[in-house]
Amino acid sequence: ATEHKLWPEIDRVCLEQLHYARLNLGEGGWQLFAEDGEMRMYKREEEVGGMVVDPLKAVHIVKGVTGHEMCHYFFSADVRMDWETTVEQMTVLESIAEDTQVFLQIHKRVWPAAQRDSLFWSHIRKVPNIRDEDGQDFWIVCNHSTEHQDFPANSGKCVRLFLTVCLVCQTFIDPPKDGTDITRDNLTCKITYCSVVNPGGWAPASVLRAVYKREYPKFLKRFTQYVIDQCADKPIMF
Ligand SMILES: Cc1cccc(-c2n[nH]cc2-c2ccc(F)c(-c3ccc(S(=O)(=O)CCO)cc3)c2)n1
Repeated sequence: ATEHKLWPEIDRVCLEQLHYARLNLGEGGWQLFAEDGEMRMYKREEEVGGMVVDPLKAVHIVKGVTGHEMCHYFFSADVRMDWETTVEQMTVLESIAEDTQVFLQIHKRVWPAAQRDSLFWSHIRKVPNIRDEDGQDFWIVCNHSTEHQDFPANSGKCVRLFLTVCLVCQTFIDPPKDGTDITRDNLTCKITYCSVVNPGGWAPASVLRAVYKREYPKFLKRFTQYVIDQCADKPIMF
């Protein structure tokens, strides 16, 4: 996708998001708002122009899958509706390359706000040469709002929201002591999910914050369990 007009933005946003995801939660006023086993969800309460844009950062540790597998299923348009319950309709507007697509998504309405749609490019890549401790290479999927001439913002019944989302994964392998082949029991995947969503138009802060508090933990649990189930009987994708 390196020759496409979006490429400079895709490259910049992906590397910015990878850096942002790897920042630890010490600084920046993050408040823990949900915990479930190894999953921890943090948010910062921020408003832009009176609209809630609360940045979210979730960290999770999942056994038995690789970061490549986690990112593969998050990126894949074919399976999105199997796990993404907040989307009513999803269209791939453009397949820029194997690793880059443009999506239009109509999200389920969050009463009493108007229905939202999102139009974003989605890019998947392996990031070589940056490793934490004894981990494998990072895999990242980045979703970032963009424009499309055939689907101008706010031209239909939906309010166009603006999002930047990244899923950053790193695989840790604890090889079998007896030198046999690596199995899924030897795999641990560390996940960081970051999202900033601007609702693009007025929506009641209390309702949005309640939806986010309820929906994000469900979303990450559901998605990670979906990947575990899909991979269980398949060869490992390193
Ligand atoms: C998971 C979640 C958390 C908080 C709210 C909701 C929700 N309920 N009804 C509508 C939405 C909704 C509103 C706006 C959004 F941008 C997304 C949204 C969520 C995730 C992503 S993604 O990029 O992580 C996965 C692709 O859909 C994009 C948009 C979802 N869903």
